[in-house]
Amino acid sequence: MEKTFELTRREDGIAILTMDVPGETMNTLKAEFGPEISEILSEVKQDTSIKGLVIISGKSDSFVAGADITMLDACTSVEAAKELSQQGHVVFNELENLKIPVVAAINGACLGGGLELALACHLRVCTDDKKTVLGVPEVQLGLLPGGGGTQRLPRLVGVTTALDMMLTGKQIRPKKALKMGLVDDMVPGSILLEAAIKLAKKGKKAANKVKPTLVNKVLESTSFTRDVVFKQAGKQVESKTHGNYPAPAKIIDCVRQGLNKGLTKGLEVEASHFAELVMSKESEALRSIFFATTEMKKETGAEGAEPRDINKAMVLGGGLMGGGIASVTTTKAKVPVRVKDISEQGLSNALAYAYKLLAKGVKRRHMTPAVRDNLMALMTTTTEYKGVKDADIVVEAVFEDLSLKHQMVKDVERECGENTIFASNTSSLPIGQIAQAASRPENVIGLHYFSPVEKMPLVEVIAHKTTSPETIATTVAFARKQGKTPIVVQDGAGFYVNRILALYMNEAAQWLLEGQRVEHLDKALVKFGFPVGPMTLLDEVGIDVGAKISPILEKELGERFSAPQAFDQLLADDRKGRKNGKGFYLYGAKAKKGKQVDESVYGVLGIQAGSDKDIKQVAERCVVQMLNEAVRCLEEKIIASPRDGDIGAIFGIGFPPFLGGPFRYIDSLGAANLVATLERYQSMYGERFAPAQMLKDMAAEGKSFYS
Ligand SMILES: C[C@@H](O)CC(=O)SCCNC(=O)CCNC(=O)[C@H](O)C(C)(C)COP(=O)(O)OP(=O)(O)OC[C@H]1O[C@@H](n2cnc3c(N)ncnc32)[C@H](O)[C@@H]1OP(=O)(O)O
Repeated sequence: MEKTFELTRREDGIAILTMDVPGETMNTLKAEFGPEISEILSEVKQDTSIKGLVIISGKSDSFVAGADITMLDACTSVEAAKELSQQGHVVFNELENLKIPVVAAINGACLGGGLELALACHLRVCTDDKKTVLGVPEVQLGLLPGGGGTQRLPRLVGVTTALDMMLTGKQIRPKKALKMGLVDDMVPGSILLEAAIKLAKKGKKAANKVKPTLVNKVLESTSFTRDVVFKQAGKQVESKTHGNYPAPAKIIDCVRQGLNKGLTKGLEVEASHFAELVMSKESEALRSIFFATTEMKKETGAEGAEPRDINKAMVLGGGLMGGGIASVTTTKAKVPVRVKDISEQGLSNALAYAYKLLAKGVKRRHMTPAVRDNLMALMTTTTEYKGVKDADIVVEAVFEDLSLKHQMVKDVERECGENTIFASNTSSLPIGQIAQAASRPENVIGLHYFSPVEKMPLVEVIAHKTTSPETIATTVAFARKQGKTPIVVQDGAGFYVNRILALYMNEAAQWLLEGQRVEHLDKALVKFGFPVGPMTLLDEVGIDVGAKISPILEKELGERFSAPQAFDQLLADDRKGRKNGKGFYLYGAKAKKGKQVDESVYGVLGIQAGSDKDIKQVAERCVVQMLNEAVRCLEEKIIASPRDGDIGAIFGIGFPPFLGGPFRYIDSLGAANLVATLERYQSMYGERFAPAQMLKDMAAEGKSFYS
């Protein structure tokens, strides 16, 4: 079998241990490495000519991406998972206890077990490359650092900083890593090995160890004061996770026990907690998201089609969406974009949107002002169709008016190239209807972003009947360059995400009209695992937007989409939500005590609010509507697979990731149980709860989506 590790000796006594997993783009830690690495460490111990050891990656742009998640996924018992962690502890302890200095030379991703490997070394040097990131993202997989990270990290950078890293999974950039003492030096990539060798020759102790701040020193010096930190961290975790994610509390416990009872006890607790998490349903769901998104990256979106290059883009409409689309095009895709709007105000909105985001990057020292200015220079504006002949893609982001979009299709075909893609950001109009105005309909596609564009990872790429495969593949590639996760969906009112969201929101509206309080509805769905509740979401998206989409969905998809008539009173009362400071909640000066329901909304709707039903029941009635419609979308081939449906719901509307998405959640409930629940609600509340045929068939056949 090809070796992963190679030990080379230098005349100056410094040995270089290169890790290069054969056939993999990234180094990951695998259990089978154990014997190989132990043999090498024994060799190093016995060879007195070796005065120092540098560990470096053989990959061009990554160090180690962590333990092999596939290996973790293959664990079938807590005992097996615990053994993996304990094996890591043995190797890393052996490394740490070497008498000679050991230096980790880091370039590129140094994550999870990769950082834990580096932490077991005596010193660390990293490059200043933008690909170099250090972190412990295990919590995002429902896990915890199981290779000694919960013990070594707090001892190196302090409890508060270590907890922040482990509870968020954030990636630390080189400069910050140096400043916080995570690394002992930062150098250009060209001299990484040289710098590591130099460091190894200096011995085990770092020359410029970062000293803890006085506050941290006081807070972290005794078990009593540390308990204050742990209690505070626990409260913050609970307020964010609502008890839906077990990993954070276990991370805190590992750190607490390790600091109070010593490293050995800490490692024991870490191995036990790690193993329980590996076998947890939450981690299984979160790992499935990693595998799904990694698999999707390899797909072009259209079998056999190769994407064309996008060297220039145009955005029509400088509003909130147009500004966001233009911004991610320049800052993420690094593609020049020309923004066209009918007014100078619209153009300045788009520029201001992009500049504000870049200014944040400068403030956070993620970029220099020069980089900001260079990226801003990629965005130009016009009120005419000038300088767009060479645009490879045009994204329209104007209001939902079919005739206007038809005019834009004609304009673009007249003013741009014959291969220019016309991508509509419409959230509801069928793409086929927009394409009716095109003489080259094969170039017309939907590219539906979610607001705020710079934050929401999902885009829906909507192909109509004659959209060409090249257009699909090119649009998918363009979205990926913008940092998006695209799912290709078929044409139909509301596409996928807005369609499943609409029924969920309508059910929340029904609850409201039955007397559930606004804040109770939101609390129920946040407790279930959504980032915000349905009433908050409606205020954010815009009550008027929801009112505009509902009739389109009802006309195309049927009566189950009809929104409660009483909601027309909200628009009659000029309640659009946050955008005009009047919705379900108070905004601006009226919101004296923070987030506060506008109680007058009950009068507008003609209801008496106050009966707080069981929050699980409140959530269930809304969620089963979303689940049922997701199955219908699969049945009608709006989405190509349960995988796309899960990713679309999680990345598009924040469906609880620890449930793995609608389809994984249905599998965990059991199709038969969901059918029974829907039929029970159908008998109580009517046909809108009628189970999808595919769901009934699966229930009858005892099938699941991911069997
Ligand atoms: C012992 C404990 O502490 C447990 C752990 O360490 S758990 C693992 C912790 N690490 C992570 O969560 C990192 C996961 N990986 C990533 O976030 C990204 O891959 C990256 C930021 C490292 C790189 O991103 P990108 O440049 O976009 O590359 P890809 O995501 O496409 O990945 C390239 C290929 O590498 C495979 N891969 C990456 N990390 C892992 C991993 N930890 N386990 C297994 N495989 C991994 C990925 O699947 C891609 O494989 P392909 O065959 O090339 O598609």
